[in-house]
Amino acid sequence: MNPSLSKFMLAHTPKHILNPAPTMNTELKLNTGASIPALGLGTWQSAPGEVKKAVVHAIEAGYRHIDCAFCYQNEDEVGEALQDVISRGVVKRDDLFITSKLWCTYHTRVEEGLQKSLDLLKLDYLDLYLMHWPVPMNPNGNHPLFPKLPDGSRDIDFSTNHVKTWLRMEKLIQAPSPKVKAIGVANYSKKYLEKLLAKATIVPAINQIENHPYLPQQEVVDFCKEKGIHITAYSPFGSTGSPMFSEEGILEVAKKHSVGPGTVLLSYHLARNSSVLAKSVTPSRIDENRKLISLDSSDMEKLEGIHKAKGLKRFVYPPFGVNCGFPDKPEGMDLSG
Ligand SMILES: NC(=O)C1=CN([C@@H]2O[C@H](COP(=O)(O)OP(=O)(O)OC[C@H]3O[C@@H](n4cnc5c(N)ncnc54)[C@H](OP(=O)(O)O)[C@@H]3O)[C@@H](O)[C@H]2O)C=CC1
Ligand SMILES: O=C[C@H](O)[C@@H](O)[C@@H](O)[C@H](O)C(=O)O
Repeated sequence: MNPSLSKFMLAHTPKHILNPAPTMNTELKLNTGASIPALGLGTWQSAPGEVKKAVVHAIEAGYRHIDCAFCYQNEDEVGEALQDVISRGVVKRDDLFITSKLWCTYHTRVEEGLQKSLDLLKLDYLDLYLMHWPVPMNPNGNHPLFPKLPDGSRDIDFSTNHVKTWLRMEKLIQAPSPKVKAIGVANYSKKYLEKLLAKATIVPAINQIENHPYLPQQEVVDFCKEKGIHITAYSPFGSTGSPMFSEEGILEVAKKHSVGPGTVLLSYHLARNSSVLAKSVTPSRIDENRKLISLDSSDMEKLEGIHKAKGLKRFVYPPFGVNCGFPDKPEGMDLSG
């Protein structure tokens, strides 16, 4: 084509055609060659009795990405929902992206942990299996998920470490008929990732971390980008009770675009090329959360200003007594190895 003509067309094509707004199923590329749908339904704290309906509703409404974990203690019901929509032909298994996570008390029993989740979810493979936290806990302690010492502190397993767990997870992919398409990590800081990458043969496909305008985690986000590790953001609304919905800076950007605060909080991650997980068991909210828009650089500057003015805020930090290497959480034992 005549170059001046193509320049003319570029200048006169409406911006929304050149840069279409992201949708909930915009595909983001992983370092495995596979892609992940931009928006996933979260299932943490989705109560039994509610979670099946939520997952069925979400998939019927177009969600294709569901985030699960063994320690959420609801994978059985999520599995019933998956079976329901697949058997009714609402969706094919291969069109879903299902994540589960290896819980801390299973770090030395990776295959067993995976099989337990597969059985509960009634699936024969996962699209993604994550190490939930880089913190091994005693597999033979006083509780199968949250073992504690007599003083009430969490019962950490010092006989192993997160890097050894990763090497065990690599074997899942190297098996003759792998039951996972990709492996990754969650709650990893730059410091812990550096230790893992020094020994890894497989670079994690994903690092799933708490991420929102109160906690941009730029250090680890930039590091992951440099290493080809995709970021999935969790707790985009500030977790339980969605406290970030009332943040003034978010409401201003929402008003400018005539959308709700949730749309801004979710779209923020798409502008950063991350995927994002939104939890809800409320059908109208599950529907509402599908809406994503393109935020421009002035919106992103405004959102960036929020933590600068108000300070960082982290909503999810379990009492492991461990320093996970995040600059905003300097206390606790260093288990980076
Ligand atoms: N790897 C990890 O360690 C972690 C992973 N995650 C994953 O990320 C997911 C999302 O994070 P999560 O911490 O659950 O919290 P979110 O930030 O997704 O917030 C969930 C809360 O927001 C409410 N909510 C959802 N949509 C709306 C809406 N449109 N309007 C008003 N309120 C709304 C929900 O209420 P309701 O349900 O009652 O509608 C719930 O109270 C988790 O469910 C889990 O899958 C989360 C934390 C840690
Ligand atoms: O995924 C969600 C969170 O990481 C959650 O699994 C932990 O916070 C857990 O409840 C714990 O207390 O260690």
